[in-house]
Amino acid sequence: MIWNFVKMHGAGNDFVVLDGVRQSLHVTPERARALADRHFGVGADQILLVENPSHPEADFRYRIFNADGSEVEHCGNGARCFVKFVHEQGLSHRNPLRAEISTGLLTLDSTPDGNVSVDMGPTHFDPKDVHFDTDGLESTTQGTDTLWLLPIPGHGNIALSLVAVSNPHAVQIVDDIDTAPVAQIGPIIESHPRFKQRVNAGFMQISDRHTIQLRVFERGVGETLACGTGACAAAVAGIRRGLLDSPVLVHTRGGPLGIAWDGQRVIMSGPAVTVFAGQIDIDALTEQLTTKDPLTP
Ligand SMILES: N[C@H](CCC[C@H](N)C(=O)O)C(=O)O
Repeated sequence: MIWNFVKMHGAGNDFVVLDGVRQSLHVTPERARALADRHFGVGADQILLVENPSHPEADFRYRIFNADGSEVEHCGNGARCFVKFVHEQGLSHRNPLRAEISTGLLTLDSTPDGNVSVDMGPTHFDPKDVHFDTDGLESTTQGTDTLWLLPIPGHGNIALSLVAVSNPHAVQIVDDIDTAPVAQIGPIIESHPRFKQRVNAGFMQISDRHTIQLRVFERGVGETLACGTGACAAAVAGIRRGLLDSPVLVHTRGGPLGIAWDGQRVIMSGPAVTVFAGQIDIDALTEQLTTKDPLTP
């Protein structure tokens, strides 16, 4: 079966975007992994599937699959690419658009400068909102935030802010973003048994009260050049810790994102870029990746 797709990115967080409105597509974990594969497939951090909505107030529904095939709640950078895709593909010219995701409705507003402003929805801070087991764990407070002290062998107790922006995030402050142990402890936190649905691990360096630098080891992907929900989570965590004031400029390795938080909902603004369009035989691709490695006896 031939699938049409568009390759896009938001601040370097890259996506394969699929039109499930005019094509009949069934995205399975295997197919998502195959499309995301950077050697045998198209290559992407996430796969975005645009569909007709089930919510009466939504223009479209969009679903998100990580590179490991897991379907997840939200994708901030993807939301900006979604609205550019819908407009460029002529699926709708409405602006702002209302997008239905698994946790509710988003409002997406394409601005004349080519950026997109996204109402990312509500923020939550209870450990249960990020499916975190606090049993027997020490915590402390900073400002209005609760920091959970997670022991990581060789790295002591890591003070984590827990923030749900639909997706689960665990944010820590580091002194130097360039030497932060993202590769060493990102995977440990991402798959730590206390996070029952895994977690996105954010590493934030504070530059001033309105500026941070951020790296995120994303759940189901690894370190990405940018993470939209991660930028929201880090900015909100810094504000709650009393270290930042809204709005916050978040410098990621893929470019800057603007975050504003009113204490309830978080608004993110940033770029969305179309790289190329293509077609792929999804069955041949998935078959290639699920057959045995020819080098293995
Ligand atoms: N890896 C995330 C999903 C993608 C989020 C990120 N790409 C964004 O822009 O928000 C998770 O499993 O929760």
